Amino acid sequence: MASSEEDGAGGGGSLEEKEKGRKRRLGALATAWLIGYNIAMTAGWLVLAIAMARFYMQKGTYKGLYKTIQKTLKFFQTFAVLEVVHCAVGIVHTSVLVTGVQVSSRIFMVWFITHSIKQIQNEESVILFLVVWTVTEITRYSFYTFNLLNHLPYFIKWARYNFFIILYPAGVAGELLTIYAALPYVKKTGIFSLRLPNKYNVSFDYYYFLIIVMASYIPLFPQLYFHMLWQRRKVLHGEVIVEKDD
Ligand SMILES: CCCCCCCCCCCCC/C=C/C(=O)SCCNC(=O)CCNC(=O)[C@H](O)C(C)(C)COP(=O)(O)OP(=O)(O)OC[C@H]1O[C@@H](n2cnc3c(N)ncnc32)[C@H](O)[C@@H]1OP(=O)(O)O
Repeated sequence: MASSEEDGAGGGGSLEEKEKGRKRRLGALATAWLIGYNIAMTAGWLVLAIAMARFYMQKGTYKGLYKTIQKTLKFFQTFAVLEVVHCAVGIVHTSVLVTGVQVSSRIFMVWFITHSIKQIQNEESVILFLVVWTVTEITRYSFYTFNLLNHLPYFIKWARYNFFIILYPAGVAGELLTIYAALPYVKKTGIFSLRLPNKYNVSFDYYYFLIIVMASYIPLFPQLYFHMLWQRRKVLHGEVIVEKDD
């Protein structure tokens, strides 16, 4: 698309100059915000990593670990909602849908599974996804930070686009096993379920909803994984992927 700047056809340059200046300021502001955001997120997940390592070294067990770190986890994972906002307002050029699925599945795990169903907080699968998320996020946010500062060490770039090959399936396994472990408690307690008769005349069974969520990983996860494989090819091997129109 040719802009009027490129056309250079008169048009009283001052208006165009003002528009260019406004875009530059917005660009600088957005970059500054993203640098701050990514530094805060890297720091948050580092705090979480240190807290988990300290807990395990002091107690020699992972039992009780979730309870100790839950506040930090909830805060920083919930804060990641801003990533969807970043895409939606266009300061980050990536898919709102892909980011939305990723972020909502994490928030769902944190608030509607691990926070709400206390009996599963000491499951090994919880520790599995916690460790995997933590490694992923420290790598990912430090990658964005250094990239924005134009000083990206190659090993961070390499880690960002290689670790996920193992970590993504491992994280998904941790999440699915955790939801699976929650099912008996959900059935027993009827948590988040709405039974008939009630004044709204609506019924909702959280148990079956969780089964649907688990099943939805089958079509959704490969799409996220292939998205990352495409990103990897583009960034590490400089391949340009041309999308078909139809
Ligand atoms: C109601 C219930 C709903 C439940 C739904 C259930 C279904 C769920 C199914 C799937 C479940 C998945 C579960 C996930 C588990 C895990 O996370 S396990 C741990 C392993 N995880 C990973 O490795 C995560 C990998 N995923 C991601 O990194 C992201 O989530 C992503 C959205 C897939 C990343 O994609 P994208 O942003 O497109 O890739 P990048 O290459 O990183 O970035 C593209 C460009 O965007 C820029 N950018 C992005 N974010 C930022 C930022 N914060 N700051 C600055 N810049 C950013 C980036 O620099 C790139 O820009 P260019 O360089 O210009 O291309």
